[in-house]
Amino acid sequence: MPTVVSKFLSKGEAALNVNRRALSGAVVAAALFAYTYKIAYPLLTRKTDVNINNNLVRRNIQNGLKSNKLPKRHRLRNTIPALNLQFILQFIKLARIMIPSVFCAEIGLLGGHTTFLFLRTFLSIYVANLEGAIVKYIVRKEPKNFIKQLVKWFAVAIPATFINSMIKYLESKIALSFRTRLVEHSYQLYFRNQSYYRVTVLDGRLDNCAQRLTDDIETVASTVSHLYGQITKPMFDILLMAIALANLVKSRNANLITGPAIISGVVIFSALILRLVSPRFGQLVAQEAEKKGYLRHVHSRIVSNAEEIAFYGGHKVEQSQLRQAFRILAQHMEHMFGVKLWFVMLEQFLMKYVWSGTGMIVVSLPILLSSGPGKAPTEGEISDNVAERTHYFTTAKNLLITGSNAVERLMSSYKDIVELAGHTARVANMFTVLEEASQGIYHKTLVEKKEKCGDFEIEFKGDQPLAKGKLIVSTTNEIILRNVPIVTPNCDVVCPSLSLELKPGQHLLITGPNGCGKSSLFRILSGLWPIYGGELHTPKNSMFYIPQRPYMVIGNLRDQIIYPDTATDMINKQVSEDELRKIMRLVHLEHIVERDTFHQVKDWTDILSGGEKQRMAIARLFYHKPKYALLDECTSAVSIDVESFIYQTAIDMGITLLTITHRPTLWKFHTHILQFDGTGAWKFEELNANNRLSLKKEKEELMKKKSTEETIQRLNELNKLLGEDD
Ligand SMILES: Nc1ncnc2c1ncn2[C@@H]1O[C@H](COP(=O)(O)OP(=O)(O)OP(=O)(O)O)[C@@H](O)[C@H]1O
Repeated sequence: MPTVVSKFLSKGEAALNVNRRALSGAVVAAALFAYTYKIAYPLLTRKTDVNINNNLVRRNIQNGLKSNKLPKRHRLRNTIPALNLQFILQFIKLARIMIPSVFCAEIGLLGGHTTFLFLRTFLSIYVANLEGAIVKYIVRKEPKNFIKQLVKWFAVAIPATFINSMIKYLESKIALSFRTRLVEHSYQLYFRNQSYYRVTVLDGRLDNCAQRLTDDIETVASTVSHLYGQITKPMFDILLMAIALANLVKSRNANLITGPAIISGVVIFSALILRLVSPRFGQLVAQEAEKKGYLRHVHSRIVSNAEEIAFYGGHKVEQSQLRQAFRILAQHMEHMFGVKLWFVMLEQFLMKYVWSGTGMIVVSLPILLSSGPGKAPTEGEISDNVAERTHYFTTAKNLLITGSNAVERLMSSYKDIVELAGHTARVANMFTVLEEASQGIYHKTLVEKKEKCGDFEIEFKGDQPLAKGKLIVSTTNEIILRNVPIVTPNCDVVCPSLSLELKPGQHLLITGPNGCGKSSLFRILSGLWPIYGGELHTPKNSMFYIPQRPYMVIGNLRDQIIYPDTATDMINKQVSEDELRKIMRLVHLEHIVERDTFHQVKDWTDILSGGEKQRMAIARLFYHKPKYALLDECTSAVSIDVESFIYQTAIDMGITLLTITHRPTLWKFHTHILQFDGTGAWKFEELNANNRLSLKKEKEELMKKKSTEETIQRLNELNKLLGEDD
């Protein structure tokens, strides 16, 4: 390769006079200039670490604040995304996911991309020389040679366009490949141990996971792929140019000290200026992504609650919230554009004008300072010398342009790298939080640390509560709670200690005022919330939860019934469509099968009525036939006769019921009752005629007492349980 490069340059070398020294000096200076930039600029423009905290930024967004000033506690933990050690570590973490091994497809793609980048650099040098030759033959007025060179020029255009297109194609392929790896990895983490739930409810570090899972991952993948070419190509340019120049200079006595010294001085000086004024691009893009995420979140809330908003006529409020979120994003972007504008202006001024001006001075100095030739040349010599000098000058000028373009590209790569740091930090942090959440490690900023409630005391490590309770798999299919507290994710203790034992076939009715912890008990039984004390024994994979507003999945009618099973699971379980039809008959939904068939894909959330959705959820229960059903007011919209039939059918199927309900008509389907009083106290007992008698007695006693808020609440509760009027 060095010989080929030097061949192009040595062509014009023979006829050159004193100007060669000037040109050689200038081109060597350009190479050194590029080198100095590469080493000096990143070092000089390095920023000190300051901090950012996503939650605070989000809070600021929500409060409509512009300032992102953070308290000291957060400053110690987090740093502004920048080209620093933290970014390198985070990037290595992502790189390991994007390129998992030496023998993966991505290495092949990168190898191909590198080859094409190298070929393009090579072609640039060839074209530089070709242009020099074309100009030379024009000056010499040699049409034959001129046409010959022109044919070569067009011939080169074919591989050149192929190479250029391949570079673009491979860059996109690599970006998609990286993205696929990152997405696969993130989905794995997101769905491991219900992390998607944990990071939103139990952990406060990730605000808008969706934004990170989609936009941030996409940006990281495409920027990395783009930067690879953006950095590799200029490196090749500088390397090949240096080889060419070394060959050129070897035979000449060019001044290699003054020119490079002047240029290096200018580069270092301008890099110092840029360092002083450089905005924190990493932080700016991270904040932009944060604000974009919030806007997206507000949009998706409107989509998922469209009907409620429409009924309330709440469009004014929603519109103003959307506008507010967008205004904050727009303001931030405007600020970014402003900051970028003057920085880019300064950058362009230094790179395009100061540096080129310096190059011109360095080129001109040897010519201006040199003495003229000893004896006057003949006319033929003058013409030959002019043509050869033109050839050489054009070649060298093209190389110089390639070199300075390379420097410029490296310069803008630095900015891209700092911006990449912002997105890398968001994606890498997301992976860390998802990994920790799946292991039960959470971090949430608690408004107030409540360490004690009743007899129960939450233990804290630092400012995070310790989940010290034991979760044991029950081998006897029983549900046993021993001194288990009900603690919300905000560390509010709603019940300090709950103990009960439930065998299969013992159906439990759970009652109590609003907010007393009924649904929270289900969250604990299902393993969604951590246990902060005591012992919980539950059989494995035997709980099936049905909420008041059941979730409808994307898919056809069959998918709604068998969720969370897939069609393959259904086939493996040997359940036929006829059986599904029977189930639909049991919940009085056979008309929907007749209307829509099992295979029609529809938006079931909108199509089905509230009661139909609840019955669909019961159909799901009948399909899965779990050991225990956790029913959270799941038949509140179903007519009483159908509801009674459904409960009886569930019992006949051998499903043990744990029911939260305010409907007294369901009393008869249960054998036990758990009553919360709303202050953390509770009563667990068998439910029978005696029981009913004791409730009646309690009511009579209460009615004799002076009516207070508490007695009225309890009376209402008893009336509901006994199915009596106020
Ligand atoms: N994700 C959460 N984060 C923080 N606190 C929560 C969360 N979910 C529920 N809580 C709180 O826990 C307490 C108990 O809530 P829970 O949903 O168990 O009430 P409930 O007894 O089912 O009430 P209702 O009859 O109204 O459904 C409430 O004070 C509620 O505000």
